[in-house]
Amino acid sequence: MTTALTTSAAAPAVDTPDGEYAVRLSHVHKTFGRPGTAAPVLDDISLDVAPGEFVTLLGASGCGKSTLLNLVAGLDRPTAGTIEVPGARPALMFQDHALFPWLSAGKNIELALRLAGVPKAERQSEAERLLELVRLGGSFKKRVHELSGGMRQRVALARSLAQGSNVLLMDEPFAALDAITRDVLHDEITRIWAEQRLSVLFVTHNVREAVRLAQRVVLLSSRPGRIAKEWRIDLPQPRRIESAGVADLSIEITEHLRGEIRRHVQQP
Ligand SMILES: Nc1ncnc2c1ncn2[C@@H]1O[C@H](COP(=O)(O)OP(=O)(O)OP(=O)(O)O)[C@@H](O)[C@H]1O
Repeated sequence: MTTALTTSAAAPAVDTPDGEYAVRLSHVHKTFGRPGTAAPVLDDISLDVAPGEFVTLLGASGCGKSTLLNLVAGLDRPTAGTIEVPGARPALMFQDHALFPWLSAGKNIELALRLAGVPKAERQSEAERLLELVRLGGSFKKRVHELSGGMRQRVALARSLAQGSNVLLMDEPFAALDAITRDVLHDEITRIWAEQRLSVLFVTHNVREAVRLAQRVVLLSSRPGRIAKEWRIDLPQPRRIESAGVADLSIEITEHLRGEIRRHVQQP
């Protein structure tokens, strides 16, 4: 049996006894273009990610998931509302690994370490440590084109971790990978999240992926993007994508996602 606790959008997101948060969005609105000339993409989003929490964000295509992530990353500013990230600027990881192809795996990571202010003398050993962490020890000198898709995403993850933040924003990072490679990387991100005490906000279209990874799944509605529903996922980790618990909860969440997509498509 699954244990899913549903909460309304207005309820406190998670138990944060000290009022602590790694990310806090308060009444965030986002409209592209001049105010009054376009419909808001995000409308009154309030969401906390607790320290060490793993939250996945689901929603119909175009509902504003990436927009929300970009706002938290500081790549864009909300039209109204506030976003607070008390620690270092969050690290962002995309589906497209965006590695520099002319650099080796290790040098890609060293570059991120340099931008994070890590002294030159420490960069190589730190890059090697991060490659070990993503199980690519010994691949320091490999060029990007010599790496498989899964290996590139491991390097991209190591590079994100090199930015020195314990808040990791992930925008469909495994969407381009085959199912088996994705499954292996699910295990890896779960392990690294727990070991490094990361706070993760992870965007995906894949409901099973969302349930397999997260402590909490947040479903966004579209036009405008609002928090439609949340599920607290209490299934023990590590989880398997094919397990009954993940499957049952995925069916329930998919039904709600379908409803949102239908509503989105029927709107003029
Ligand atoms: N820079 C921009 N200028 C104008 N409109 C934008 C901009 N960025 C996003 N949008 C619009 O905002 C809406 C939400 O886009 P966003 O990429 O955040 O959705 P999404 O939920 O991540 O979609 P998908 O799941 O397909 O990746 C879309 O209608 C998109 O066209």
